[in-house]
Amino acid sequence: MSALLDLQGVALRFGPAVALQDISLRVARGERVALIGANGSGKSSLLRVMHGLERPSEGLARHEAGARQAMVFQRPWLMRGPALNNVVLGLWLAGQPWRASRERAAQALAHVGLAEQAQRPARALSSGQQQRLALARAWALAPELLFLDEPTSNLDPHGKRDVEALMADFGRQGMTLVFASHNLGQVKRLASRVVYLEHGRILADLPVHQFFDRALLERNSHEAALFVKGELA
Ligand SMILES: Nc1ncnc2c1ncn2[C@@H]1O[C@H](COP(=O)(O)OP(=O)(O)OP(=O)(O)O)[C@@H](O)[C@H]1O
Repeated sequence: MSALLDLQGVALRFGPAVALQDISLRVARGERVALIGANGSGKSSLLRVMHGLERPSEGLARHEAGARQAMVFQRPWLMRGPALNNVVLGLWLAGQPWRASRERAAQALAHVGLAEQAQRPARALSSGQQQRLALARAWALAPELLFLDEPTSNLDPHGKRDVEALMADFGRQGMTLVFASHNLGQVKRLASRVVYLEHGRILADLPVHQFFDRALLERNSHEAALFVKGELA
């Protein structure tokens, strides 16, 4: 299968600080990749390199030509004004004409269950609704590849459930997802593949069922097995 994204020997440094080292990773169409690891292990840095927000200090990050991608952050950046305008602006910044953007934005809000909030100020929405708005803004662009950086860690259980349901829905539609998470339950529910990071390196990269098979994980990566055990304890 052709890779949507191919990283080879990537390192990312900030002065003396090493955020990523020796990262080689291919993401194929239709995968749902979870990035896990302790605080500071490099999950956000890896997502930022993948989305092109950071340029690797070493190595190569190649994208399939013409593939559209979008990114959703832990706390969405929203401008003042109605929810709808936030989606329209995203489309307009991506080069779509204003009139077509309004229709597409309304469709996107309906898709995430926010049709009735379209004219409410974005910043007055609950955290869960704001994150769904961010997902609508991404969905409107019809990305082949969507990056999400701990998209539910700021949300209450209802918000989490809604955002997870949308991520699952996007995945079923064929969107390729790469997301960072601290929630192993969520990883089990959503991922097809798990990448475990420690100190900026990949120490395990396995299909989800193998990752959560204790004996197999222990054999593949002692470090990842210890991490999972600690997180589940
Ligand atoms: N702009 C920066 N300047 C200096 N160091 C940075 C910068 N961005 C990241 N780092 C360092 O790179 C390492 C990886 O950070 P990163 O935020 O990618 O980890 P993370 O796994 O996403 O952590 P968290 O779970 O806390 O979000 C950390 O040691 C961090 O301090």
